[in-house]
Amino acid sequence: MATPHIDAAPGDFADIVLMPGDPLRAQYIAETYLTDVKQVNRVRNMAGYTGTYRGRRISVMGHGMGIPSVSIYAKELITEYGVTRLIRVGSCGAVRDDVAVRDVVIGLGASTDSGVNRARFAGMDFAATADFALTRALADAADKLGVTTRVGNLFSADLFYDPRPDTAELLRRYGIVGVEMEAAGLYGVAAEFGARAATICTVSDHILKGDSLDSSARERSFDDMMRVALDAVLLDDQCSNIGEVDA
Ligand SMILES: O=P(O)(O)O[C@H]1O[C@H](CO)[C@@H](O)[C@H]1O
Ligand SMILES: O=c1cc[nH]c(=O)[nH]1
Repeated sequence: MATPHIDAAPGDFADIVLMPGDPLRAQYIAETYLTDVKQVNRVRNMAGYTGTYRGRRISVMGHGMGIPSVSIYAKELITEYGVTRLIRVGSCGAVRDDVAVRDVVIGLGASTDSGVNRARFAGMDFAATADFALTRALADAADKLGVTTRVGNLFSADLFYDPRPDTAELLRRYGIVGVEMEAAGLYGVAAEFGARAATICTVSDHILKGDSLDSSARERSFDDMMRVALDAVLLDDQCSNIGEVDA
């Protein structure tokens, strides 16, 4: 049952996993918001935990940086551990004038310069879209918590340090709400294997203005986003009636 990348036992993961890129952000979420926490993955230090949030069993695990990395973890969680819902809880860069550092954005879709979805979709363009109900749950949870969000198109970049001088301006003109490195791949994996996926990100940089948060802030300070994602799980359960409630 263990995979080359995850050494958890069968049943160690809940049916829903919150996934930050940073495994230390996963540890922060588990330690801050979950009770009865058990660490369920240690391979490559890609920490994974399962615990309880308001009576609901939830897992949280890092997925690393970039589409190849998230694709491995998401695929194995779905096909080997029975995970049916994945919510990426990430950081992203802003390009729009009306999106600032620490704003929260939700990825309805994800454009990309990666070729992975063409590889899996017979060379055609796959519209990488989030699960609608999970996305609505994120937006509704944010409204209830008073957290302002922008829901729109992310750009999942292969290169964090993009040498092309005009990319950010192009993305700005097309209304991209955040630049990150995984959502398009995550949505492709979810489509391929029949799972539901969504993405919420906190803006850590403004690419055109040069604003930037430090690594500690990216690890431990995105609490608005974390609370929204956790409450969205409960809202999504209410809509789909499939919650895993601890006895
Ligand atoms: O903070 P995370 O969730 O890792 O997300 C963003 O941060 C990393 C780059 O610094 C990439 O993984 C990007 O998608
Ligand atoms: O991929 C990312 C993540 C955070 N900030 C960026 O500029 N890009």
